[in-house]
Amino acid sequence: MTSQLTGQTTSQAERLPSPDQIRRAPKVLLHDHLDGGLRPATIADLARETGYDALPEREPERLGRWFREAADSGSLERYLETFAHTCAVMQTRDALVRVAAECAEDLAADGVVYAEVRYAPEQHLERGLTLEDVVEAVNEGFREGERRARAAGHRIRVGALLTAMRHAARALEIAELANAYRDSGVVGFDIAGAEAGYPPTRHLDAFEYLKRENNHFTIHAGEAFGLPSIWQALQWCGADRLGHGVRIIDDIEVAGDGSVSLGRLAAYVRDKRVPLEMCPSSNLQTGAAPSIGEHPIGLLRRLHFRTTVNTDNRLMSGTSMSGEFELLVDAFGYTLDDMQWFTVNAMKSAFIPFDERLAMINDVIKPGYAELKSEWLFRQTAVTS
Ligand SMILES: O=c1[nH]cnc2c1ncn2[C@@H]1O[C@H](CO)[C@@H](O)[C@H]1O
Ligand SMILES: [Zn+2]
Repeated sequence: MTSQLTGQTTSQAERLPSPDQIRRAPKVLLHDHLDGGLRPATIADLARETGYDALPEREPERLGRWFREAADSGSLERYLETFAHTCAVMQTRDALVRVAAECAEDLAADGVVYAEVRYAPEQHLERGLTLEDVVEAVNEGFREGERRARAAGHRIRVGALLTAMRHAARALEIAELANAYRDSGVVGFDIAGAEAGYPPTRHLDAFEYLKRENNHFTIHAGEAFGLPSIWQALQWCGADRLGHGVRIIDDIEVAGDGSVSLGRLAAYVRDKRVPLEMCPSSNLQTGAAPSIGEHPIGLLRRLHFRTTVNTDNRLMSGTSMSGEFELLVDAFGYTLDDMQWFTVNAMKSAFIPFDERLAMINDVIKPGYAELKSEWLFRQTAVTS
């Protein structure tokens, strides 16, 4: 790049953000599962404390590796089996408070300033907690984590999304729970779990209820199943955002000369600015994308879809927001401007009120990137004698 004013050149490599800059850059996370982000050492501790004896490994480093490898199967169904172990140790109030607090702390230490973290309350009832106990414990943990992060010099806000499992039949109940706690830390609703065979329209009653309540929801769609799933999520269920949505690529044609044509559904998604919660590493593990370099996010960003970058499951993918951005910077040569674009997209698509989103963009995100982008001006040059 050549500066118009000075004629100085900056090499491409200099313009790529370093891992340290990526970590310090303000980031916004819309798609992260609480039960997919535990610290391996915490799983081992909680298993010991609660008498859960079915963990495949006890030593934290080996346990972390086990999760990454077991999730690396190429199938969403097998990937989801690993959650039996994390959910098993998240059955008491104290365990939920601890896991949620550590989640907020870990995200904040990674430079995340705003996160929506999801979990399925119905998966935490095995030891007598009620749905309300679960939500209150997780909320307490998030508040504790925000406090600890602040004490460590980081600022983060965390909102919860309540997930209903698509193979089960509790979606309306969970939607009502999300609505009851909408002024107390829960910002929206989601459905997750195996996609093939469980279309989102099975849970229409829950979505219709939330629409009547003017509440917000996202739907996992277009990950393990293609366009019909995305179409149902949007046109039958009325989703505000798409969890993954990578298969929208099936409705986009790139010709030999590079010209692009969008089918009706892809055009709708782009025209309506439907947010896509992309999770690159997770998609490689479940087989939804062949490699980072070939991940649809590259094309979707070029075509100005409302694309966002997310972690999905930090434990199973051995990743973080910084980790996902590092992969994308390597694969696509993204700059701090690209990172800011993804981050502003995510903040615009969050489920908190408009004025708060705007303030996060103008008072936190843009100043954070401006600070990083100006660093080269103050770089010390070596003194030569
Ligand atoms: O990528 C995904 N696709 C679909 N379902 C998922 C994915 N990641 C996690 N879960 C499911 O969501 C539940 C609540 O957090 C998890 O227990 C897991 O079963
Ligand atoms: Zn997910």
